[in-house]
Amino acid sequence: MRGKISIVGAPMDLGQLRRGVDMGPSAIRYAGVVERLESLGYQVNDLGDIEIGRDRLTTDPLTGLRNLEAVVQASTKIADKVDKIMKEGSFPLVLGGDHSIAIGTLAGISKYFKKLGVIWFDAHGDLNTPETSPSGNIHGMPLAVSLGLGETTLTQICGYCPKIQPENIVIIGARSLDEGEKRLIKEKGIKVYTMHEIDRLGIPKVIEGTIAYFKDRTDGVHLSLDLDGLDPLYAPGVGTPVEGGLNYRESHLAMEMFFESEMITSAEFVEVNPILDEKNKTGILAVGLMASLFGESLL
Ligand SMILES: NC(=[NH2+])NCCC[C@H](N)C(=O)O
Ligand SMILES: [Mn+2]
Ligand SMILES: [Mn+2]
Repeated sequence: MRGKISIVGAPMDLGQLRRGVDMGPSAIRYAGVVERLESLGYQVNDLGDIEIGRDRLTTDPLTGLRNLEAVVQASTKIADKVDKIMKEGSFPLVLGGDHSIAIGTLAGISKYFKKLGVIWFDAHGDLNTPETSPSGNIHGMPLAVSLGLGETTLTQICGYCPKIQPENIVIIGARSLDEGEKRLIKEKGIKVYTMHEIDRLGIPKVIEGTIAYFKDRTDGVHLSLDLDGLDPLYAPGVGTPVEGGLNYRESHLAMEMFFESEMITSAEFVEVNPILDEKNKTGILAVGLMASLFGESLL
């Protein structure tokens, strides 16, 4: 027996405008996540879904943020659930849902670590604040929120702030950063492997570099994997696809290397939208990536 994994679904679609991403957790379960991880020798406990408000399409008059109240409520529920899982000594595996769920996940996890590292595997930086956001969509903000930047009701979830430090973040796969996000990255000195660096170095060096970077500075590492980090060729079922992403094997190799590092202490897989997908290709891919992260080997 390898250890305990607790799965929780966050059927969240309030952080952006495209419908269907709330069905992400179902699509991932349908692709057999529980059976696949059990077959690797884990004790897998599927805790079901968190209840997310259905009250959509409000825009906060002050900040222009969409569905702010509902996202705050949902994030608090996600944080409480993840907190319980941590307390039980189980590995929290959160299924999204749009990327705004990371606000809740990090709020629930980070109090268990003095220096939590975060791998942000994504085409985007998700570092917008209400001032810099081109869209008002909260799924473009969770990393900034976790740094304590932006709307106070979001940054203060669980009553403490910030959840993480800028020097404990590594972004992998970025290729669509807004101007305000680029400024913030430079200002805070956040480590980013854009697709440019990934092309030049190759994924093995990038992941080795990430692991080495975290080795002495963190006491736990959360993997926040947005499926749009992969090329849309492999992950078509996402709401904000960007050309020129990681391919199938590069992404799996990254997961295999993270497993070998024994560094990852929690994870979430987000932005799976079965309505935009091709026969659940993206849901199936997500499960394959999870299997690699938890030690499935090719031989
Ligand atoms: N988690 C994501 N897919 N985020 C996409 C964000 C897109 C854009 N940067 C925005 O702020 O709206
Ligand atoms: Mn993204
Ligand atoms: Mn994202």
